[in-house]
Amino acid sequence: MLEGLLAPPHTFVGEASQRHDLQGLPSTPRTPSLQPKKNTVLVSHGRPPWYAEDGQRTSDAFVIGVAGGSASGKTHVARQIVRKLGSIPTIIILSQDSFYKYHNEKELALAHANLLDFDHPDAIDMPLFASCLADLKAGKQSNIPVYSFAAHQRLDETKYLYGATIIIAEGIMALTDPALRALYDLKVFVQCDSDLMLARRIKRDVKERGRDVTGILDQYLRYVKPSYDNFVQPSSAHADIIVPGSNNDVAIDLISTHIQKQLKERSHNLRGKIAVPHRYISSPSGTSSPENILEEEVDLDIMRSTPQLAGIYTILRDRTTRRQDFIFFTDRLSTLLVEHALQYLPFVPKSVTTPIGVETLGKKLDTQFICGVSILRSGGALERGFRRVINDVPIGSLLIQSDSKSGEAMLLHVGLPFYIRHRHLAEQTYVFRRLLFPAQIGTAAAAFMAIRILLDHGVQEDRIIFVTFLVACQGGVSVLKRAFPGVKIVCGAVDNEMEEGWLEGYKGEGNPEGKGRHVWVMKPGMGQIGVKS
Ligand SMILES: Nc1ncnc2c1ncn2[C@@H]1O[C@H](COP(=O)(O)OP(=O)(O)O)[C@@H](O)[C@H]1O
Ligand SMILES: Nc1ccn([C@@H]2O[C@H](COP(=O)(O)O)[C@@H](O)[C@H]2O)c(=O)n1
Repeated sequence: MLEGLLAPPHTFVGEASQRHDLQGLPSTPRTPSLQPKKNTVLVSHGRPPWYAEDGQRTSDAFVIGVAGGSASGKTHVARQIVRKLGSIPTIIILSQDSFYKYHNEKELALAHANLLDFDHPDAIDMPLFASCLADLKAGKQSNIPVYSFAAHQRLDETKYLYGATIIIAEGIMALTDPALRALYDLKVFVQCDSDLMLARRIKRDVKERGRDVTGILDQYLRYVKPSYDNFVQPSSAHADIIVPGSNNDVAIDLISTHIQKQLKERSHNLRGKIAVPHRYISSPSGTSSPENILEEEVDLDIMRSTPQLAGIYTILRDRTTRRQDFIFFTDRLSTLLVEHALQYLPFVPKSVTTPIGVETLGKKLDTQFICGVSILRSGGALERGFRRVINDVPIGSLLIQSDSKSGEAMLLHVGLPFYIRHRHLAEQTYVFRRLLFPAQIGTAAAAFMAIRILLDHGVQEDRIIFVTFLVACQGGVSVLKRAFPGVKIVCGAVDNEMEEGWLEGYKGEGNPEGKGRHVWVMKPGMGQIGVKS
């Protein structure tokens, strides 16, 4: 009956961090006790593309609401579901505790005297809870408040989250609010014996929340129990499934199976709709010159070919080029490319006085919101050029790789600059996307996903400037431009040989140790713009 009291404390956040978590954990250092409790947990194995050919989203995250009394086992149920669904990419547990309201001095004093009611629905910022959940469900980023039980206060920091396939929202009031309920695909209530809940709560609050037994009992009788009877228990009427608060393995199995079935059905429906090509689409016009086709069809900004540009490309393509020359010339090329791409930033007239006192009219950059995002893995060649041209520019990264089974692009890591992580800034920001893996722009899958991620964050399409050394084939770029016509694509050259066949031919050749891997570097080990997949 009281087996819960003997259960070891779970540190699920730590467990999540051992996987490919998209976002870091709460930024405050964690000690075993008195920490902001279970605010969010993120587990990720990479996320598949959810977008159709037109660049629009095809499916929302699946959302489960888990309610029940305090210490009924809501978190336990949520964590067990995550474990059972281990192979599904990116599951977030969002706790209602994160949304306790900010308290003024007077309320804080009451809280520390155990005289503030944390069990009334008004204690929780429900509109914020619902809007964060709605954003995450719709595939947008969200900055979640962080709450401290020890301080009885919302902290100044927030926790950035993005990219969930499944979200579990848990809390005592998770089923009381109609706006929240409307977001759930599945509603669960954890029904637990009151004695067991009280016993568990005493144990937990002493151990984890720095409380004493007398205070816990006072609070329980004054607020927790009446709230359970008036608000929490009645909300069970909204549940699709009632799960017992102990010995609930079978119920958790059933829920997990149901979620897996639902996701499978969604993915069946999606297949065919997801049109980001794994192989490029061939030219409908059949025109013979790829360079012409590109310029005609997709409004691509290819740098004007000058003898010195052609010279750089020749050196980079030459398999006999020495490593240090390769690095030198990729750096030079990246600087030229970024300088060229700068024309898409807003400039306004500016008048200055020269050293000899003559007033002259020039131009100045008219934005302070500029950042770069690299698609990993790749060298830092474009990054160095970017930093050389724009001082102190924030640069983030995305790791997107093909799933070995499905071949679909998978998002494995999001490290976006501050500007993009905050929607109100993201909307004003100009983003230089640097794609350093030509094979990927050949098929556009990673590029497609990367642009979609920026749009999810609120970056405006016409403020994304995609800079790449080389465009490999027309199909990928056409798909990209069709879906995102506002995005500017700036490249140094079009390589009409850089097709799937060319890549196949290149495998191994010039890369003796790279058997079976796609390698664009012209010489083994040059590394700067070479990527192995
Ligand atoms: N099914 C269960 N079997 C055993 N112990 C459990 C079970 N569910 C919860 N517990 C224990 O009860 C305590 C409170 O559970 P928790 O999930 O944190 O409650 P809630 O999130 O509802 O406040 C924890 O110590 C947990 O390990
Ligand atoms: N400063 C606070 C805030 C909330 N509580 C109690 O937490 C309970 C909800 O959390 P569970 O993990 O138990 O669902 C709720 O019953 C509040 O009384 C608190 O003690 N101090």
